[in-house]
Amino acid sequence: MVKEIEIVSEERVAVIGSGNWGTVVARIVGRNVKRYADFHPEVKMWVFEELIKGRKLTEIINQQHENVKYLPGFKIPENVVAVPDLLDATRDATSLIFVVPHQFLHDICNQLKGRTHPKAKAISLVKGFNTTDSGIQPMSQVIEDILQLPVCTLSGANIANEIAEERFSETTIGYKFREEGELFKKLLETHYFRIGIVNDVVGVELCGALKNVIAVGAGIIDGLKMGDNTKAAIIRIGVLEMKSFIQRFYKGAKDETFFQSCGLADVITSCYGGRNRRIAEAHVVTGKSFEQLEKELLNGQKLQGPLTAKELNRVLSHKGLEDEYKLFTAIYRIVYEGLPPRKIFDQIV
Ligand SMILES: NC(=O)C1=CN([C@@H]2O[C@H](COP(=O)(O)OP(=O)(O)OC[C@H]3O[C@@H](n4cnc5c(N)ncnc54)[C@H](O)[C@@H]3O)[C@@H](O)[C@H]2O)C=CC1
Ligand SMILES: O=C(CO)COP(=O)(O)O
Repeated sequence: MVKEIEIVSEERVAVIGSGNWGTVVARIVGRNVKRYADFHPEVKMWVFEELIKGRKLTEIINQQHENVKYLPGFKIPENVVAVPDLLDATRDATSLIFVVPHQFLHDICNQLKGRTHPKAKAISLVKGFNTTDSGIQPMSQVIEDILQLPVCTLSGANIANEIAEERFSETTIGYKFREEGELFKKLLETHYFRIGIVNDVVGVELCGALKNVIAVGAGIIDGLKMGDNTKAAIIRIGVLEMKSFIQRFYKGAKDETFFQSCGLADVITSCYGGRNRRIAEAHVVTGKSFEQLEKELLNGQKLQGPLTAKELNRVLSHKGLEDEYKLFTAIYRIVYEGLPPRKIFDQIV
């Protein structure tokens, strides 16, 4: 039984993750905690430690106030402290913000098991999910199951660098307890980053996970130089498969969620501006694997689309549903089974 949400008079915040999006979020939160008396003015940011030209990334961040690897060119407020030890970063925190690539979340939660603050609550900004043969395991569920915390989700049309540049964007928080949704909205909203909240924790995050697979499809079309009509067709088919999959495997998903920033808007931005789109295009043009291109072109940043396509296919194939999700299946085959990209059209008609 997950404990009730309890908001304390001075919430202490930890950001778990410091990649491209994680660092943008830490900058926002670092500024917001100074605006409101109900947050402690220091934010701890857990950093997966690595050496940059012989110097520790945490030391660079704490001295230069810049994440030179994952968000170069943007200052981080001085009240955001980079911490290499996960338990040190989170021990006192009552508000935990999870923003790591989804493949690392399970391990991180296991390290935190039984060691979080008794009044801790969490929000997951992670886009991805795990699967078993029988179904899906959303990331919010992983956090809730292992840490026994109430968990919100945040997902939206949010290319990190554009938000770092303070260009107007929207996002969506999914909540179970409205009070918790409102708390995280206060902590994360700015005049250029507007937050809508919906009572649908899992629907919000599953849109964020599945749009990454559609973005791989859009990148394949870009690589084939098929033009905008074809790309629009792939987006349309992708949105239908996304909605059908979510409503099949998660009965609580609300129709309105698909029209929030986490739904259609994120599909659009990711199919035009995201990393998954870019690497898929490069795959078609160069013939190199996604894994190799991720290493060559992303400087440590991680793709979520190919792994999610694999997780997805595990469920679809196990349940005999590949024919109902032809686009998702074609994308999986291109990424993992060497299907020539041009064959995508034979697969989806
Ligand atoms: N970058 C973006 O524009 C957006 C990303 N997201 C989502 O946010 C989540 C985090 O992505 P980003 O912050 O962009 O990260 P990123 O992809 O930029 O960076 C990868 C991060 O993983 C860390 N890492 C590497 N190996 C690790 C390990 N073994 N254990 C733990 N951490 C390790 C790296 O230190 C780095 O912080 C993902 O689910 C992504 O889909 C959501 C919205 C926008
Ligand atoms: O989630 C994102 C935009 O909302 C970022 O997508 P990519 O990981 O494809 O860059």
